[in-house]
Amino acid sequence: MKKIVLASASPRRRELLSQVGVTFEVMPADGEERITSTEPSKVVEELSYQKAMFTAKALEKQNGHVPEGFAVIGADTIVSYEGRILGKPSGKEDAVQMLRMLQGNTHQVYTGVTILAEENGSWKSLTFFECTDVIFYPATDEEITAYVESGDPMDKAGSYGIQGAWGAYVKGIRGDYNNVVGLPVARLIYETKKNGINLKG
Ligand SMILES: Cc1cn([C@H]2C[C@H](O)[C@@H](COP(=O)(O)OP(=O)(O)OP(=O)(O)O)O2)c(=O)[nH]c1=O
Repeated sequence: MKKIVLASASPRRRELLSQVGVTFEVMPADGEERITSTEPSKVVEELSYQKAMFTAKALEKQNGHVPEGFAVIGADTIVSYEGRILGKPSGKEDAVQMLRMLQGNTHQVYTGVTILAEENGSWKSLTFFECTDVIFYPATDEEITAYVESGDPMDKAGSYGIQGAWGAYVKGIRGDYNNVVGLPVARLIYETKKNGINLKG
């Protein structure tokens, strides 16, 4: 593809995409997201599609048509625990409650990814999700409060960042680590290659 556009304001997603050698521009999605499902895999797929589409439509508007050789990438990450979907916390109290629930237990992190690639003047879409199990050691209320006070949970699904101080409580994972941080880059490269979309040139 001629130009790759990442429809995300997340610094982690930028880092991960750069890490695998993709050159891209950032144009965060701007629009209201709507969920029609309660199934975690469907929720992240839907939201990733909506994010990619918001940015794709903005590019279309800028150019007057679907720009040739462009591909747009959107992603969404949520935590799922015993049938409950956890997004970003609404405040400190919410963050404490989420971490109290997750400590000492195993939960799932779902990331949905959508790639919209220009083909014959329209957007061809490719969507998938990746799921990783994350196992936490127990944490005390004091430990949880101290972590929440640091502010680190506030912009993260499930109220923690595996890549930060909360790493002290991560016993293990099953699956892709990068998926937990917000973008399953190996799967992204694999799926795009399989579908004839070249993100690297
Ligand atoms: C579970 C977990 C989530 N996260 C982050 C990844 C996502 O950025 C965030 C979930 O929010 P998202 O709504 O998926 O993404 P975002 O608002 O940060 O960015 P954008 O919509 O513009 O792409 O939580 C971590 O950084 N570490 C973790 O361990």
